[in-house]
Amino acid sequence: MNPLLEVRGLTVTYGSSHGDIPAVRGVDLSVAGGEKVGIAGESGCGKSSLALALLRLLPRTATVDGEILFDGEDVLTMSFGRLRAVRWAGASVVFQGAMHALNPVRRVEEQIAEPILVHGGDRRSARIRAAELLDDVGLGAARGRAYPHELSGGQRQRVMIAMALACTPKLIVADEPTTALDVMIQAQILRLVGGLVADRGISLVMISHDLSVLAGTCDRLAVMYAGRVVEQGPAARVFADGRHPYSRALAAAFPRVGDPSARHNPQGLPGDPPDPSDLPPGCAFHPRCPVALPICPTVDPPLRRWHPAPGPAPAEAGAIDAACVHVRESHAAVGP
Ligand SMILES: Nc1ncnc2c1ncn2[C@@H]1O[C@H](COP(=O)(O)OP(=O)(O)OP(=O)(O)O)[C@@H](O)[C@H]1O
Repeated sequence: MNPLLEVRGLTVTYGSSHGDIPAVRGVDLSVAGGEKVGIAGESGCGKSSLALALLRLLPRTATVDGEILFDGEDVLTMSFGRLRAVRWAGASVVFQGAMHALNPVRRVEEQIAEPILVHGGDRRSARIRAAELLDDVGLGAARGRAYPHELSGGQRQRVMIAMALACTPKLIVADEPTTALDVMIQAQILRLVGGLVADRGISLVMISHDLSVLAGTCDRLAVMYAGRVVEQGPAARVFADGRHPYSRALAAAFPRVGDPSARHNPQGLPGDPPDPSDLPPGCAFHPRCPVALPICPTVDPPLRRWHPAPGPAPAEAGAIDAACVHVRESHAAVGP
């Protein structure tokens, strides 16, 4: 079966007066129908640029290369008319910072109804659907009369989720949907998004700097560093037993949001991701890597496929693609 979303060799480069900024560097990613895929990485690793590229929402200063096949059609080359039809109805985005994404002078029920009207729904059915969606996201239809400033941050984010669901798309892209919310509300909102998409068979691409948050919501995880995916595989494995030292460091860096009772002392990751316009040579992570070897400044390792144990054919669901070979000892590598 073809994946719903297939990203091949995606690059995003911003032009600036100081030169080019390569924010995304050759990313491959696929999302099956109904699958929930998390994209993790620290600030500046290129997650938002990737998310915005998926629906051609990048600013004009960005140059995009590669292929983004959504339901078999290339988003990067489709006409604007077709793109308008795909946005909301085919795929929708929940942005970070709901206060800025909502119109401050319109009631939230009108804003939820808007995509339905734009995609040919009549006023009456759009109003009824908006009320249903407000119930579905746990706000209650009566709150639809409110203006955004009358709602809390978590409630506004629920409105954004209702908008994203309004046309029952095949894919929702949620970019840091819980940034700026407190930890308990974050967990509630993430559970809500995970449950709503699962009930409807909608695929999800969820972006966060927090691997633990993603591991609790997603089926598969892709870890980004300096514009590249350095590891991807089943969520539980990448989180608990990542192959790449960066995945391990990220997994260790955060408290477990979904499970506050878990015994876990977060271990900070020293330093910052590199400036994309001035990347270290070789593996971009090597200056911060606790297991770096002398070869690391000279080789940017390609993704390799790993499986849990040596022996006969690997179970595909358990396979991991990772770019670092330093943890080779504990797992067998399969193929290039
Ligand atoms: N409009 C832009 N013009 C120039 N550079 C940009 C632009 N947007 C992002 N960048 C740069 O591209 C790189 C990747 O940024 P991006 O926002 O995609 O990363 P991110 O992982 O999503 O980080 P965050 O979580 O902070 O949004 C960063 O170095 C950022 O400064």
